[in-house]
Amino acid sequence: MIDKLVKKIKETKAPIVVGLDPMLSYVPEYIKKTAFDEYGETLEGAAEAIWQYNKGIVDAVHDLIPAVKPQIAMYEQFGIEGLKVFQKTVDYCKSKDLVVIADIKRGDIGSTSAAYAVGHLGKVAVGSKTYSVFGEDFATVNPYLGTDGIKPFVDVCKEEKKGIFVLVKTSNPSSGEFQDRLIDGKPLYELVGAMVNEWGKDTIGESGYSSVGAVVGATYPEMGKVLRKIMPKSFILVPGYGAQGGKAADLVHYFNEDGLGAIVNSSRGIIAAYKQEKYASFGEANYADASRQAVVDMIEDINSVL
Ligand SMILES: O=c1ccn([C@@H]2O[C@H](COP(=O)(O)O)[C@@H](O)[C@H]2O)c(=O)[nH]1
Repeated sequence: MIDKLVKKIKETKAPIVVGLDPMLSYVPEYIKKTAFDEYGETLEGAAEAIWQYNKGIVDAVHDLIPAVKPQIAMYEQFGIEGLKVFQKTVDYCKSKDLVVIADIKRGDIGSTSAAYAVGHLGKVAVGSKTYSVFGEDFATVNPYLGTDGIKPFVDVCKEEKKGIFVLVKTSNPSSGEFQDRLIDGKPLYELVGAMVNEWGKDTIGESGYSSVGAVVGATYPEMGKVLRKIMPKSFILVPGYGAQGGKAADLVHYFNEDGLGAIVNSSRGIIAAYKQEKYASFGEANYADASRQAVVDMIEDINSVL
């Protein structure tokens, strides 16, 4: 799957990923009204509203981008109805040939990680049959439990040609509380970065990149520069651009000299673009066109520094 991601980035000339993090407050009133008229102000109604909203955005941007990153929390908050929409969104994006990076941030003891890996990236066995369940292409993984928690994901990645992005240095303000702690003189994120390099070394694809990537926030560019060197074969998924303050100029060192090696995420900045002053003229009715323009602008912005 890493090779497909690289191929699609080259085809679209867009090292970006659109984060599908729908909140009801972003959904235009006319979409909510239709959904609530049919299902009432229920979890089902909310789920229908976010599905219609997502579909509008995916229809408007799919030809411009290589990948999407649905954030499972935004769906889980609506329970089973929300998870059904998560699944519908994954399936719809795949039908548009988009690479789907599921932001699920899982990781546990080995046996439990194996179940997460099977459910999201692999196939579950039921008697003599096997089923692909959520069927995403990549998943984000929390490394806090160590190799036991990561290895089942790597095994499934090898079997199914899927991929993971391991949290190395996250974009949030308090990420340093643990991640920057010095251990034998080195910050923890550097040690995790070295482990990412190790975990991925048997998974290098034809593109030269490994199936084990890393999450490094756009909000810590100096650390991104160091981590790029520690994990030369790992793709870096870069959240924090846009709504969290990360700027394109800060991201140049997240990329390798081949112009590849990183994919920059923006969620609110794209899906709720119509709420920003810059795109307000589109209006609520044309929210998806506003998202398309925000994608065009983001691609230009990121490419201007590469
Ligand atoms: O370090 C991290 C890891 C993950 N995220 C996720 O990315 C998006 C960012 O959304 P924006 O609206 O573009 O800020 C969201 O799903 C986070 O959970 C992150 O921000 N930082």
